[in-house]
Amino acid sequence: MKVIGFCGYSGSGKTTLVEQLVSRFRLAGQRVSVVKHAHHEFDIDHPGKDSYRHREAGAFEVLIASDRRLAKIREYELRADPTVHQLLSELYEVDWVLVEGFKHADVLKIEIWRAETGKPVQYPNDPYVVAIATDSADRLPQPTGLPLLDLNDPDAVTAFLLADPARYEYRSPSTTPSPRPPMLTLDEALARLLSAIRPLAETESVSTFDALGRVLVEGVCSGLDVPPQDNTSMDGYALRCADVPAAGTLLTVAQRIPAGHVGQPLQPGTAARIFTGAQVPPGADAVVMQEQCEAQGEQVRIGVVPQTGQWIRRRGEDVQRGAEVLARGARLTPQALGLAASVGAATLAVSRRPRVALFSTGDELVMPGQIAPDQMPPGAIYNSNRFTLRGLVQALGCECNDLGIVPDRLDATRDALRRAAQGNDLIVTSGGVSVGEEDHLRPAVQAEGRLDLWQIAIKPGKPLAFGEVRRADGSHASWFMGLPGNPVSSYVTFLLAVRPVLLALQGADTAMPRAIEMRADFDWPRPDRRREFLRVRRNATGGLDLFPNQSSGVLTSAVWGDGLVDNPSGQAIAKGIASPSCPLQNCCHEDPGALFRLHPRGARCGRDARTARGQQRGRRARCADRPRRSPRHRAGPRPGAAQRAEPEPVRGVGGAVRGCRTGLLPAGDRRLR
Ligand SMILES: Nc1nc2c(c(=O)[nH]1)N[C@H]1C(S)=C(S)[C@@H](COP(=O)(O)OP(=O)(O)OC[C@H]3O[C@@H](n4cnc5c(N)ncnc54)[C@H](O)[C@@H]3O)O[C@H]1N2
Ligand code: MOO
Repeated sequence: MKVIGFCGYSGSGKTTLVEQLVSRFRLAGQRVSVVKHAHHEFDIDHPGKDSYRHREAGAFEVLIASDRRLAKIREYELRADPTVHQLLSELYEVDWVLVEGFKHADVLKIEIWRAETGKPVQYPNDPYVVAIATDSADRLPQPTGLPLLDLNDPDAVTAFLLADPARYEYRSPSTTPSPRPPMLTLDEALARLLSAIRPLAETESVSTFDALGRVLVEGVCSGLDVPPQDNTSMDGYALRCADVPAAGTLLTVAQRIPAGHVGQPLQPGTAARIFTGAQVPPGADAVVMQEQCEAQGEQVRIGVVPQTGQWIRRRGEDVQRGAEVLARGARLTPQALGLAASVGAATLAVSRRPRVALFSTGDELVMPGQIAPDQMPPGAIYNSNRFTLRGLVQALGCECNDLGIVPDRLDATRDALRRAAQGNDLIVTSGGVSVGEEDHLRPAVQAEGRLDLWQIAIKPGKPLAFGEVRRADGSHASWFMGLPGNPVSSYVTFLLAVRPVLLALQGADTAMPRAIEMRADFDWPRPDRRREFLRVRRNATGGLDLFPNQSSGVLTSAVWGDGLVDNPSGQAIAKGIASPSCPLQNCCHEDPGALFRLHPRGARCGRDARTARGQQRGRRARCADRPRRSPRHRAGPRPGAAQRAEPEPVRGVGGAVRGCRTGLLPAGDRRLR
């Protein structure tokens, strides 16, 4: 049973609207009841009627029924003010109950307001108001993000309610959730996502040449030792240490061994001219680099006393025959491809590429090249998300099927979802997932499939949505992930949520980014209640600088930054605190793979049981050990500065290199902590 209330002052038109809605709901095949609040004098019974006579005689309830209708008249023995929930419990189970006039009831309701009544509005202070029906939208006394419905268009009000029936499902007060339930945490959302996703069943064998970014479904084992034999790491002379008791010893050069050639066993008192990578001849136990030797005709003068084993790379010192060099679930980075090739793997067994359909919603969007910057019509913007998201999808080894721009209309959005579901494993969209009435993604997904979650307590990226869209053949469904339209929000939510899903679909062993403990070189005194992901950049002293404008529309922050600080809800950051954070460099540039997370303030890796005050002191002391920062650095980051030095190795407080910490998840573990 779904319940929706209608509140508004008398004269606003509640009864007319409810009456109009009843008939429209009936036409839509819905059985409807009405609960109406009335003044205490109201009566529907009349003197002289049988029911009236029984009641006047003292009956507590009179139930009067025919083969057409039934009426129950109950006289309260004491004056009572029943709640809407008590009244609802009196009703027969129907599809919808329209509640008229319980202004302060804790049920979702539409506020009805006309400017001409001159009455105040209640939506600013009533979290149960889901929309405003008015004939004076331009004269609302307070701005609102709530949907505005035309009071004179009952069809539109009906469509609004029927678009999202699940929202109005009634639960008794003991189980009634607050009208705006607390948003899911990122960890809860990821747990739901990753427990739903199963790796794709199909695998394929691809040339090692073409396997970049793919995920192994079988480990790669080495059929040989690497290097396959002892070889020299320098151009020089192979010799026997026993033959060179002192610097300046002369040896006869008896043979010449370029890389790829095999020499003869080394005779006592001789040396072999040898080149980097060439196999060291049997009998030789050291190589002396040519800079320390002097060739003299057929002989060579050895300028140093060699150490046994010097400049010799031992057989199997990198990989031993039979060892697994790459495990199932490993993502194939360029260096992993090199390693696979080094053990002779010409083909690799990998997961099929996930097929990802991508579309952007928004009437304001135009493509670069379609309209020149100086010709842009008012209100238009270039579609940047399409480029960012497409690049991220492709960097994760996935096929991107780009469906372009979809207008802000429910029918167009539903149509795009239906097309996107055909043949794709995942549909990724940007824009249209927030609360405005131009945001059609959620109702469209509900109509074409199922919405499993919406809104996560993160900033940026709150309106992230996840669900599935049915395919026309009814056999399978496509996963759906709706990303917010703000460019930084869609970028960050891709990294936090879509990336793990795409990796999980491919069976990757690590779906979540790792975090590295870093030091904040900035203050962040006014944190959000949502967990924040701040765009930061590592500086030359091993700390993090903050991009000054953290707005979710400022895409320059994501290009300037090389990492995100994962700041827990409500946590202020003071300069100098140690903070696990994630390098975006790993996350989204060369290898889309890691995030920074700030440590709880003062927690110092959880290894230190000192008091918070002690931690503060300790922090200051450690910070005093830090290398001096340059004047430029002290002046803070320079947004937009085109050139920058390569990032320094990541250092923790006090300058010591810290190992990678596990971030959202332990490495190799897709479960949530
Ligand atoms: N009343 C409320 N309003 C908003 C809320 C809220 O909770 N209550 N949430 C805000 C948050 S947080 C976000 S994030 C945005 C997300 O909204 P949508 O996902 O519906 O995105 P749009 O409204 O379509 O667009 C937002 C913004 O991004 C620009 N955009 C959209 N697509 C692209 C694209 N492909 N390339 C570049 N820029 C794009 C668009 O023009 C808007 O400026 O909602 C807030 N509102
Ligand atoms: O989530 Mo929005 O992404 O805060 O701008």
